[in-house]
Amino acid sequence: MSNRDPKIRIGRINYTNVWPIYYYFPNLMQSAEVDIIEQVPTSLNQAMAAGTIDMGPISSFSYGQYFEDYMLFPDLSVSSYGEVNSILLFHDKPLREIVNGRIKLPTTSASSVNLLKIILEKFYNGKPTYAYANPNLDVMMEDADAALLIGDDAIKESWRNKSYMITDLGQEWAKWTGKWMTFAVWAIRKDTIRKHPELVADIFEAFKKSKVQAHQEPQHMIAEAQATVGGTSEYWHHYFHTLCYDFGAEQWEGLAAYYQYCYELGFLPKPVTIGLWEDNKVARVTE
Ligand SMILES: C=C(O[C@@H]1C=C(C(=O)O)C=C[C@H]1O)C(=O)O
Repeated sequence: MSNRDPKIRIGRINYTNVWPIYYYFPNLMQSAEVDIIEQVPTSLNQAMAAGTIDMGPISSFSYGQYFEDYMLFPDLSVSSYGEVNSILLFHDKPLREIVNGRIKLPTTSASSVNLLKIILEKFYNGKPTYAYANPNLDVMMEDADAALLIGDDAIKESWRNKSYMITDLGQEWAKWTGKWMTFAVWAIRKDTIRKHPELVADIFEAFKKSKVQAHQEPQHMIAEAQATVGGTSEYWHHYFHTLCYDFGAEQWEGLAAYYQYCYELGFLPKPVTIGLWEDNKVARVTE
């Protein structure tokens, strides 16, 4: 999709994790009124905040920063209960021994970076030092005790890895809280909802249909993931089934707990109110 004068510019995370939501979307939404812009999560977060894209998946942390300007689509997210498989901390000593160590964070992430800080500082009472770096594990680990990777960078390193211990942050979060974790949410700028309410509703329907279809007919998507990223068909079946693309009461509760910790630890300046977009209730978007 590349339209020159779209009414709505939709973001897309350039990782495999969002494929189910987009895989059948172009067939379902053949419209010259939308365009898709593919970037790493932190670039999408910035573009949404600047208004150079109008909607799409962003880091759930970024929604916490700008929640007054956005609404969230219900039924769409990238979440997990326990293992997520693509948000991984690589370390050479057991986790308890590195909680005061030097941690490298990927420039691509916002949610997982703050999730890691909650885990190390709140749950393990650690006081690590952090530095941001490009997501390249060998370079990151040259002067660090642990390095975080997300998305396809994490997946590929988990296949290659022979030397590091790996901690899955979805598993750690569930272990300490017993809750779901939502890493990405589908946000829409409130001004876009006001300007194009029908188009927003059509896009929502197409995303939801793609999600259902990708769940029912995953084989093409999985073959494409194997061809472009690598891995086995079993790996991708497991990956897409372990991730959850819904945003219901359980995911909401987990995300609210995450925001509460972020606020308590000073990562977010104020408590977050999660606001859901509702079709035909455009009048409610008044602020
Ligand atoms: C499951 C993932 O969720 C993501 C993690 C994000 C973050 O840490 O900011 C943002 C969007 C998602 O891509 C992943 O990247 O593998």
